[in-house]
Amino acid sequence: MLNILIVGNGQCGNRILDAINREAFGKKSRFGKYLSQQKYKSNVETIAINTAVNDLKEMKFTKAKDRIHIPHLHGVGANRNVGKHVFEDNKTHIMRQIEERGNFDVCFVITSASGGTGSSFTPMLVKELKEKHDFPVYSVVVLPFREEGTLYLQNAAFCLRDIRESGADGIILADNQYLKQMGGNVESAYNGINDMIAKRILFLLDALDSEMMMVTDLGDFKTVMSGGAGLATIGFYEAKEDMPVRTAIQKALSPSGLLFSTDVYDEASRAMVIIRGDRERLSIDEISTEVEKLSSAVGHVFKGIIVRDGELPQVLAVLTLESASELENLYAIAVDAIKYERDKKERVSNVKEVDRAFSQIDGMDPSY
Ligand SMILES: Nc1nc2c(ncn2[C@@H]2O[C@H](COP(=O)(O)OP(=O)(O)OP(=O)(O)O)[C@@H](O)[C@H]2O)c(=O)[nH]1
Repeated sequence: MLNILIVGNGQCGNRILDAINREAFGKKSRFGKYLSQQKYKSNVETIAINTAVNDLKEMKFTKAKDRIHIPHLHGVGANRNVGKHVFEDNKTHIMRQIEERGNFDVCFVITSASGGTGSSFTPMLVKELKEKHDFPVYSVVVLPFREEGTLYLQNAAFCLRDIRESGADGIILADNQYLKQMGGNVESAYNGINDMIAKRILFLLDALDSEMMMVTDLGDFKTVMSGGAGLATIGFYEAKEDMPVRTAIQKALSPSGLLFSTDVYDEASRAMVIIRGDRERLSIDEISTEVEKLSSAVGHVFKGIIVRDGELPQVLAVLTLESASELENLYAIAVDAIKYERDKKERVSNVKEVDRAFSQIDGMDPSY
């Protein structure tokens, strides 16, 4: 049995963690968290960290003892420099909370790249974990909607670079912009995206700790994640009633199944494909044909099959990327955002017009 740690940092990280716990405890019961009947096979510890107490209070499926408040106003207001100071000041406390939970085989740290708290805490936390422990640490990073503004864009660019330099064993990308086809208002889009991410992570945990017909394990996952440019994404699809398993595999690898915009046949570097479902529905020929198609494009593909009586086929694909053109696009607009903010700061510090306006009433008093 694997010991797994999942940390959710900042509002986005907290919410995705809560979605994971909701799935794990069973959607129906708000009180599942008190009953400790997780669906996990592994020993999973979840920890939510935030500077904003309201974000932590919003969590419905994560135990109170697993929500760590680091007091700093109501968040760090998208300022990563402030966030870094707050983490440094509270590092001992945060690390103690994690260490009290024992040792782990693998850790996932979930965050948005663009806010203040999660995006600054995550690289520093990963660095601390990597310095003190030898288990792999993967970061699940949510990229912003591109229209959210210059501060979020510049944060995303610096955060991703910081996570790569932190010693993380891999970054799994999910992109709000790409996933916004979930539609609806922002809140329902967030919930939809969070559920997609939660479902994929839970499937992955299940697969890493399963008795499979064909085995993939944590070692294979590590090998996949160490391929490519340190970036990865996840695809998933659940077959409809009569859908053949080959179509489910194709859909998991297609744009509608992925968390990040990429052509897997062009940009992927290594892959792990796990298929779960009723034995009758898992045609080995179809699975082999699809996996061979992928491996002829990307090189190595690990294949896992989990037999579950009565279940429709579900397919999870973890793909590391050797290039990511969408990320290059994001950095191109982030560079503009960084320049825009820098120029504005210079303008504000040069221009004394507002001071000049105030100086007109120097030495005067109001008369009534
Ligand atoms: N997918 C998804 N994205 C979210 C969610 N909440 C916020 N975001 C995105 O996260 C980014 C903002 O980061 P947050 O996580 O809210 O910020 P934070 O880490 O709490 O930092 P501060 O609020 O600045 O202290 C934006 O790009 C949002 O679109 C969510 O529930 N789901």
